Amino acid sequence: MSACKDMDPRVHDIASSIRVVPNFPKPGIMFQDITTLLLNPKAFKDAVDLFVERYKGKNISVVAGIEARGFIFGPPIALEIGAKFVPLRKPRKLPGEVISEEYVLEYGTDCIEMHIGAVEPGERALIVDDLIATGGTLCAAMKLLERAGAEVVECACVIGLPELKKLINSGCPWSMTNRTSNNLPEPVFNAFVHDTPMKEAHFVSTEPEFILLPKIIPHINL
Ligand SMILES: O=P(O)(O)OC[C@H]1O[C@H](OP(=O)(O)OP(=O)(O)O)[C@H](O)[C@@H]1O
Ligand SMILES: Nc1ncnc2[nH]cnc12
Repeated sequence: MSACKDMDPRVHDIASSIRVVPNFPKPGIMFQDITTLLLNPKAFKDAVDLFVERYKGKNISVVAGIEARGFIFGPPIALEIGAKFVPLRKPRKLPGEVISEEYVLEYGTDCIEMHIGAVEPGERALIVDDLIATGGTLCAAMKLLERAGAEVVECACVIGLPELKKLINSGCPWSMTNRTSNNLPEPVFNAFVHDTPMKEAHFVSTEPEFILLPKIIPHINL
């Protein structure tokens, strides 16, 4: 699959700077390794700039980054758009009082936490991570922000696994509807998870090598 023909030309270099490591961390997983993108300062800056261009002037006061890789892309975006950065951390990492949100993994559950008071009710928030696979992590992050009274404007990821796009009209509990944006060249998707709108997940990478991750999305039968 080639990138969308109207796609920003920077996207190709960003996507090709991401190394795909087969069978990591376990057999069957095609791991999208963004550390190679970080070795390419132009591609890294382009990735940040794409988000900055999208979110600057949108009255966003909070960028919430998801541990660990959302901590790489979130802070430079926050600085450029004039927002504060709020880390959403794995359990027992934050020293202050926290609110927590559990989410389902392939086996068992995981949890992310945010400091109480880091976000004020009514603030407009952007959630940043490197990648959306099943969307469980982003959904938990959205719930955390919304419980704190923030308005989640969008979720922004560098990589959207194309498997998610195959879920369009799949009829399974996960569904995702394609949505054409009038003012953006990049593909923008509206994701619905178990019928809960996920707002917009902004994907700037649509590379073809990604393969289905049946172990991560076990209930999908494509
Ligand atoms: O859409 P999902 O199925 O929820 O998966 C996406 C999440 O998985 C990865 O993080 P991981 O949980 O591996 O944590 P790490 O970055 O700390 O290794 C990735 O960075 C996302 O945060
Ligand atoms: N394929 C993948 N590559 C990197 N991080 C991931 N998190 C979940 N699936 C992933």
